[in-house]
Amino acid sequence: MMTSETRPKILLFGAGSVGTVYLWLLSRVASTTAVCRSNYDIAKKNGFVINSSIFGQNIEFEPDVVHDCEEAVSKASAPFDYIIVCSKAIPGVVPQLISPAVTLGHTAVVLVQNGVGIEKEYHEFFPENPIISAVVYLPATQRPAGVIKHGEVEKLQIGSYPSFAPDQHADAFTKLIQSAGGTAEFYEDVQPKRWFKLLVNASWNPICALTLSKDTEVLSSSDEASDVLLAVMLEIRDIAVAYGYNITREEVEYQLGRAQARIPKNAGIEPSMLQDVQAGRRIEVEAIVGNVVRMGKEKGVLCVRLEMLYVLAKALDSQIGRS
Ligand SMILES: NC(=O)C1=CN([C@@H]2O[C@H](COP(=O)(O)OP(=O)(O)OC[C@H]3O[C@@H](n4cnc5c(N)ncnc54)[C@H](OP(=O)(O)O)[C@@H]3O)[C@@H](O)[C@H]2O)C=CC1
Ligand SMILES: CC(C)(CO)C(=O)C(=O)O
Repeated sequence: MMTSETRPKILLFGAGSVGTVYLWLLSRVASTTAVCRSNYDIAKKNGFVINSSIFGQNIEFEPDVVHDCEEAVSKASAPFDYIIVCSKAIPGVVPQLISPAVTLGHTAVVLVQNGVGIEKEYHEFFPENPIISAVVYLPATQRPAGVIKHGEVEKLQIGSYPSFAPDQHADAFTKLIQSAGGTAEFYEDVQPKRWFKLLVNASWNPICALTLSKDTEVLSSSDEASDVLLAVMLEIRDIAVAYGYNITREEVEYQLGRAQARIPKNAGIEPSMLQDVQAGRRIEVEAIVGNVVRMGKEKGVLCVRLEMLYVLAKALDSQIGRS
């Protein structure tokens, strides 16, 4: 049996909708601390409430709550084994912010975020620490602060970064999630899984964010919409293929078909980038669109639709930053 001394110590950076669900799951097998920002007061006073289609309604969760990583370290009796980064993937500042809680050569940095090319800055900042990359399927929202609503899917696809780095930490984290009752799959190279998910994120996220529409609303709004969505997804596919990640046209059509099938049920999805725009938050434009366009250009792949989405979403993000 695991005692409080033998349970892994986990720090969550980014106690939003996705991170809080995973921290709750992990609290069954690990000691858990959450770095909170806008939801600090409510989380400190009342904890979180999770309403999940999979795990149940009205789940009350009270992790240790701190303002920042310095405070987390000052209250910890031992180094953190894992720091889970589940803030939005906006490059530039997070490695520095988490560094007080990353013990050299010990703490594994786990990125549970959308996008591609997100790991490099962590690997460069923490060259002696394991970097674990996790693709996440978990539709969730936090409204109001402290109250998480989670839909009907929960899955992590996990691997080491870079993929040739030793596997043991990513494998151990996969097993930890499984032992907590979550769904986790280990991959020797998780990057193809990132690209497969990107088919949906690099297309739907900016399009829904720019149009303030759910995916089904975009599809129903014009006869041209389905073909344009397919063309955008095929550009993403072409870039993935140029990097050796094989995605077939059938897989692209399947991804588009999932949204088309939800039209009669009026069951549209609001991607996280749309939720961010609605809440006036900066968007993950570089991780989800900009990096893809740059990688496409490096290989000479034509991606004019995606580039247009990047320019528009980048301007929207800059405008949010000014307001
Ligand atoms: N939500 C979803 O349905 C899905 C999301 N994803 C991906 O998962 C990742 C997390 O998304 P999600 O949970 O929706 O994100 P949220 O926006 O819900 O949560 C992010 C959290 O990080 C916090 N944060 C950001 N910067 C800091 C900081 N400097 N110090 C402390 N806290 C900080 C935010 O605090 P504050 O409130 O103060 O801004 C917020 O609580 C993203 O990469 C997203 O694309 C993937 C699949 C589905
Ligand atoms: C797949 C999807 C759309 C699930 O909500 C997502 O990853 C996101 O919202 O960013």
